[in-house]
Amino acid sequence: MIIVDDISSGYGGDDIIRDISFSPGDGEFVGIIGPNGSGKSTLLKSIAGILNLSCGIVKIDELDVSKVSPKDMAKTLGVVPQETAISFDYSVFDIVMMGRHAYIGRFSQESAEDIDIVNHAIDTCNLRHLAERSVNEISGGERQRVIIARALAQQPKVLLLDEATSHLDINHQMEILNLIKDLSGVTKIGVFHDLNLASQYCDRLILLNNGKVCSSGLPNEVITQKNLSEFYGINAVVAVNPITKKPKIVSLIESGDKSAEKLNIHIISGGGSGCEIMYALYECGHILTAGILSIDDSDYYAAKSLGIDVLSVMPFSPPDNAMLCKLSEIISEADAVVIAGMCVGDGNIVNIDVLTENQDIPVYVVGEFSDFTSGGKLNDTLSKIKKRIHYAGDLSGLSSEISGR
Ligand SMILES: Nc1ncnc2c1ncn2[C@@H]1O[C@H](COP(=O)(O)OP(=O)(O)OP(=O)(O)O)[C@@H](O)[C@H]1O
Repeated sequence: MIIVDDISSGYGGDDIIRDISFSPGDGEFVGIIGPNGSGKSTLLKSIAGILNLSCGIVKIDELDVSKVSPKDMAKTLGVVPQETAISFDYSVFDIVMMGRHAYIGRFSQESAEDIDIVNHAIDTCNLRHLAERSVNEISGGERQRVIIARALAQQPKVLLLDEATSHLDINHQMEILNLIKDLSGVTKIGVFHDLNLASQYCDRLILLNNGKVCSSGLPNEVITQKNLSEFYGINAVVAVNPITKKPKIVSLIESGDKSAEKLNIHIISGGGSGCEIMYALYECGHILTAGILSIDDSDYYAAKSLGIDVLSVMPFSPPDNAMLCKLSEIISEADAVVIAGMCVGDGNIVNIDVLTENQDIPVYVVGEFSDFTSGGKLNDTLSKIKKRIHYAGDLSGLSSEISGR
């Protein structure tokens, strides 16, 4: 078990990282993220004992890392740096065998067990075909896999990875990260620049800024729109990966007309029909609401990603009276309602029915209605409010049309 307890350290007597504490569970994968120069590599070097601590302590299984002999350290901690220069003409096999040096006596030969462990690390990192090749005759990405294999051959309790997969193509990146994630009993602490990879692979994240922890927790607690804006200075949406349910960053291209009057607009949509509408109106700074949507609807995820208030129900559950009253209340306070023309199905009949009670609200329909699944009921409902429908043109003009400009 590794404990990082209130450590500060830096270079030339100046602290770069300050007051950092965390204690990953055994086998956990912790990601260190943060903008350039925030102190991620300095933190990793401090944990590895490469930099002296000005205060605090790092303990692995109760042992103070700063007091452990290099040999014991090599059995405890594996480090995969960002880049490794290897000046001699060693073979891939020899480099991976270097991971066993702490286990091999000074005047002894490697044992059959050492050779097995090295071969296993070579196979795990998909290097079998390169095992006899000189490390100076392989690509940068392949060399990085060799360094990862060397660290695995150490059989460490803790593995420190400094942007360890940044040289790898997407296929090898995922292969290596999958393998690292699944190393049971090994605690992994890795620096990531790619926040989507960090989110996907890490159990917990620590966000550094100016050498201090500014956020830590589960990926969805750390990768938030607020943190991205505050610490990375980016305008991005944090969506949810539909398969892993982990946060996924979608950067936004700022294109909306920010000069538009800010209006309260309610969006009725479903099945992904509202995503682009929400984004177009969000970009113009309008205050949006959406629903009623099922919580497994892709429009629900899109609205949540943009921080839009959504009225929602469980899948296949019709809204109750309280929910319909809430919708009516929101619509009565809205400056406009936008209906995604492609929203299909019975689900939206109740939403559109509520419009008939709010006769003064302008309604904008984007695109043509497709009333495939409701047997014409949707069109019947729409006919009751038809006088107020504006068939808005393309999305770029939607905000201006609603604003009456
Ligand atoms: N050897 C050094 N001597 C003095 N200052 C250093 C040294 N290495 C890094 N620094 C400084 O420490 C600060 C943190 O650097 P560090 O490399 O830890 O940040 P980082 O978050 O890993 O950055 P990046 O994302 O760019 O890799 C920076 O201001 C950097 O200039």
